[in-house]
Amino acid sequence: MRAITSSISSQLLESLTLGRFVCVAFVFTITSFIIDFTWKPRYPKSLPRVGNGDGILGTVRNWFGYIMHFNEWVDEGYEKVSTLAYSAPDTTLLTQGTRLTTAQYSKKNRAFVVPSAPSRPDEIVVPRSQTAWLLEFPDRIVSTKESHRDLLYNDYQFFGVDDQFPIITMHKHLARNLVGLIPGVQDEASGAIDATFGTDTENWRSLNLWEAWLGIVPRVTNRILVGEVTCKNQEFLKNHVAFADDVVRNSFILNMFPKILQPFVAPLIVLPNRWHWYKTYREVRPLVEQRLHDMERKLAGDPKYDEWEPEEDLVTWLIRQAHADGRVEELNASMISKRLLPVEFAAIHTTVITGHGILLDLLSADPAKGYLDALREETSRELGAEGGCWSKNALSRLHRTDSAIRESMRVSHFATGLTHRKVIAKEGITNKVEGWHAPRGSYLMLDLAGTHHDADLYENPDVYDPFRFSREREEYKARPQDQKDPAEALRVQRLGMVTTSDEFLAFSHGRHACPGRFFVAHELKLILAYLLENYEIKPLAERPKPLWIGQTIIPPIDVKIEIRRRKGTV
Ligand code: HEM
Repeated sequence: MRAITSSISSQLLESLTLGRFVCVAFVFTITSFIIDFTWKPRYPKSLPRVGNGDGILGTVRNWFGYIMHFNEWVDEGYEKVSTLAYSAPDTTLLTQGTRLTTAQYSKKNRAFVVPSAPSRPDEIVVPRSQTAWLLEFPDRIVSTKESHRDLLYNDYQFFGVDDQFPIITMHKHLARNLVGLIPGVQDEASGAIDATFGTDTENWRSLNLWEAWLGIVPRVTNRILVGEVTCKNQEFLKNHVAFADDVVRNSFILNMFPKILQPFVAPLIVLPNRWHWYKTYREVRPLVEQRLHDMERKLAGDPKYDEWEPEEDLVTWLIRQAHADGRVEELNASMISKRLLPVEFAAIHTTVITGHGILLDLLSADPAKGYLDALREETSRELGAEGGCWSKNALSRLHRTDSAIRESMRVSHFATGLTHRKVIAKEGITNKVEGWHAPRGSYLMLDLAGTHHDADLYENPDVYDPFRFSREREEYKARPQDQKDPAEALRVQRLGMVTTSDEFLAFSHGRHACPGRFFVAHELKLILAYLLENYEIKPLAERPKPLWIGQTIIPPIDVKIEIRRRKGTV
């Protein structure tokens, strides 16, 4: 028997030429994609499509086209479909299932379908006028969590640990602790900037701007996640950054693999995630174990802890929330270190890309306009009025700085869309305005890029105009008291960077809008204020351009800046 088996095996091996191997791999991959195709939701024919159509050939062309053309497709759809916002859609045409011509649907405020990466279903891009319709569905019908889970392959990349507990904890605890966190964040920002940009007042230094932001943001952000000591631990920070890189890279790779192969491929691809998580765990474990012990003693009424209060950071909030909910399984260092992962991921790269974009926009603006000096005048004035220590009120008076950040997030967006939702209700959802039905498993998104560059919403939409949102706020502030009224005050206040709307989607919108944005506003203002106060930076000749792969931005990470410490500031 053994002889027969070994003879069959050797015959098989002999017949396995390279050509045959490539053929088998090709047929296997195509079959996997065909099986994938049958799992994907079917969208009504009445929905206009961009890209190369939905036939077999068109679908294959879309898979390749996705890498280079996704943004163009969405742009094209926005122009064709949404330019005439709020015009009444012609639902008779839709219910008859008639395919509209370009000329017809360009005049309608219509949803359209954009092709996606091979393993993902195509997405329905919902027009701006229907933002509220999309975002007001309960989570059990249209889910944010499930769309993030699929987009980032959470089950593999975050080891199947559900991300809702830390997200709910952030929603509950961050805002109420924000004011008390400001002095620590200010401290961390100045320490991190000094360490990154140096204190030499004589010589100009050439520095890679991306690396510089990576030297600042992880430390400053971690002040509110793991506290004063661990936020300076370079090994901990380095491995969280590496973990976030793993997630972005692996999501892209897995998007290109057929779904039925993912259970075999993903566990291998995410090995670096495991390694980088383990290294963060090793560093944070002593802190978490001590905190768990101290908070337990305090709760038990140990008199030694009467005067003791835990540091306010995410580790404390997770422990507090777990005690409040009676979730004992949360109360160990390994689990808490895994709970940190989704928040670190949501917080670090988003802020680094945003900070990087702000400086690129400011430094490449015409120096004759004096934007940097105008910002510095504002931050010096407000900091001086507070005696050198930032407060919530002083930060909220930085209208120009706020506007320069918001404007950069508008014009230099880092994703085509940041609001993705998945239909999870068995019966799907129906859009009554346009008359289409999206079955279970459909993906819907809002078009951030198109909205932020819409000339009907923003004058000169492609120009970086840092004080676009502050001019009105400053003008209102300067008015005599008798010309001010509460409604106008609210309107101008809503020009601030933390206000989300269907016109400004950088933090998304609705009840899942980024809970970290109030912190980010403080963090970025503190960083910019310290930087401008203490350093001179040479302008850039032009705005370096990013690259795009599908929906993923590759920022211009090799840009260098010339920087020197101002005299008399050390
Ligand atoms: C400039 C920096 C940031 C940007 C542009 C940003 C943007 C976003 C966006 C677009 C979402 C998705 C919301 C949705 O799906 O509708 C989000 C979610 C989230 N962000 Fe941020 N974020 C930033 C920084 C932060 C920071 C610093 C933290 C934490 C300290 C944070 C914590 C979160 C969390 C926990 C969620 C999940 C919210 C949920 O699903 O309910 N973010 N963020």
